Amino acid sequence: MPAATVRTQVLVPLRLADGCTTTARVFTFDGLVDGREHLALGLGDCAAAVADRHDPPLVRLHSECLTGDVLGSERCDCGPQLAEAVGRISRTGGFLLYLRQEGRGIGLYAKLEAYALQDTGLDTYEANLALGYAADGRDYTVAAQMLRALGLDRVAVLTNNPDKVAQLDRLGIEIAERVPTGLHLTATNAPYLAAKAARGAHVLAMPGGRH
Ligand SMILES: Nc1nc2c(ncn2[C@@H]2O[C@H](COP(=O)(O)OP(=O)(O)OP(=O)(O)O)[C@@H](O)[C@H]2O)c(=O)[nH]1
Ligand SMILES: [Zn+2]
Repeated sequence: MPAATVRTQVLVPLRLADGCTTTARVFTFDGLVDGREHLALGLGDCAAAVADRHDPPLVRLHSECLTGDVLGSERCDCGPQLAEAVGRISRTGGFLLYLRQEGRGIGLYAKLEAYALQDTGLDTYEANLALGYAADGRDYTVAAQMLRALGLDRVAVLTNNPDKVAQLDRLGIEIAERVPTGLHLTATNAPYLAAKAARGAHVLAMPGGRH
């Protein structure tokens, strides 16, 4: 895996949903293997008891979702997951990697085409396959490069997706712990979450389910 380096670090003040104010250290990088503009946010100065500090640092690999993250779409759980991650990491200390992997890596237009297919009855993975894409083709090499550039080779990962943990481990990042994200279930996103649990091997405590 080629090394990446930190290109810029800039401070961005944030006001969280609960009113806590914090300052994110936003990092850009040179040398990321896919040439995309991925970001890392260093978080952790919201008032927190020393006991809340996570060691090793808590890290979230968040895949871009314009519809969920920006528009607040309820087709998925990305928006609440992003808010949860920023809030938790601001208290425990750690990093949020904002990965430009819109639509599980297939891009925004293709994701919207996949949504149109889902509206005819396919689930989220079947729709990707019907369009000629992998069900989930995300590669987390850039995330490992970013963590190394930040000096992090041992982390706790905030995710319900075992593939993120497995890939980082294969890429030489030591995973001390997988920390589950919350279950942000609504009537609207229930089919999406059910498919992630049943077909995507995500560890989700779906009501009445096996996971
Ligand atoms: N192709 C496709 N991508 C989707 C769909 N719904 C959400 N996404 C994308 O899926 C990505 C988020 O992946 P998820 O499977 O929800 O969750 P995850 O990141 O793998 O797992 P967690 O770490 O537990 O959140 C984002 O890039 C979204 O844009 C969909 O129906 N089709
Ligand atoms: Zn989403």
